[in-house]
Amino acid sequence: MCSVISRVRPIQRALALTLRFRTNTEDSSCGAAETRRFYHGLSIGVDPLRATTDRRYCSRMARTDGLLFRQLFESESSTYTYLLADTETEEAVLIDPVLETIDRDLKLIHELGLNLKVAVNTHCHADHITSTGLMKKRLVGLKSAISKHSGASADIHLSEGDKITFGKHHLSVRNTPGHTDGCLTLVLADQSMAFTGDALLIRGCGRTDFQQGCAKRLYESIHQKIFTLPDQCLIYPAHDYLGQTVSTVGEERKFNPRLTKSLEEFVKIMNNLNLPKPSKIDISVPANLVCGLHEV
Ligand SMILES: N[C@@H](CCC(=O)N[C@@H](CSS)C(=O)NCC(=O)O)C(=O)O
Ligand SMILES: [Fe+2]
Repeated sequence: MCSVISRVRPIQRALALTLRFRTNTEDSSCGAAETRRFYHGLSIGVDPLRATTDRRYCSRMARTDGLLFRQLFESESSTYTYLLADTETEEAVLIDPVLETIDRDLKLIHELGLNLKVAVNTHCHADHITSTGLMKKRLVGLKSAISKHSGASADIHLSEGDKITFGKHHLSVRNTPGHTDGCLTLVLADQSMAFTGDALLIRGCGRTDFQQGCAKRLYESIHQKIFTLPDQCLIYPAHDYLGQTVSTVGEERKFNPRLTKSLEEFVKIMNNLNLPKPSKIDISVPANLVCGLHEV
């Protein structure tokens, strides 16, 4: 297979590899963004974009014993929501759920027979509204959680070193401010997975031009709190705009185009991103300060 692929022209090779990857592994795609990236400009007989846009979530085998893990995708804001559960006790935690996909998430939780204990936001999001408030109304006993530095209301205000326990597993809280004051990274007990929110993205990082953003703080957070994790620790961010689903600490330490630079160069890069503001920032931030339960 590889020798055949190596003889064809680069674009055909990319397509062949893509199709092989998509066919064989369920976790290779999470929605339209990735499909667009791979198929943009290619002329082929079927409409692969149409064939895959109904795909709302993907799964990946967790390496940790007795851990159920799902990576779910919301395509409008390119947000990843993560579901983790103890396969024995069925206690579950949901990270960064989005209002638009609340029915999908609740259906999955119900189908899997899980008892969702905590819905946690990695920070006060600026680009979408969280579903944690509404979810609490629909699931008895569910608690919301966010950093105590976020300024947002929630049942649980998290601090550095706190543990979010579900069955025999837990997530440890690390403060990783810089994108916002209240940004958290949640690290699985065995340090095999880290949920980095908008602090560290795959080959990128959260912007620092609004919501208490500070490039120096972000650089220090990532170097001190994330890059000190084991190289093989899997990185799961809150967003990806290119269809990338997962990275590792080792990969980001080596290849992240922003974080491999010196602090001075990083600050210059971040101060010159010139990105448009998230289109929903003016409704999302006030809503997320109250768990998404604002009255319009
Ligand atoms: N176009 C999107 C917003 C895109 C954006 O600003 N993303 C944020 C994370 S959500 S607060 C970010 O930090 N991006 C970093 C980058 O380098 O892209 C929209 O309109 O919602
Ligand atoms: Fe954000």
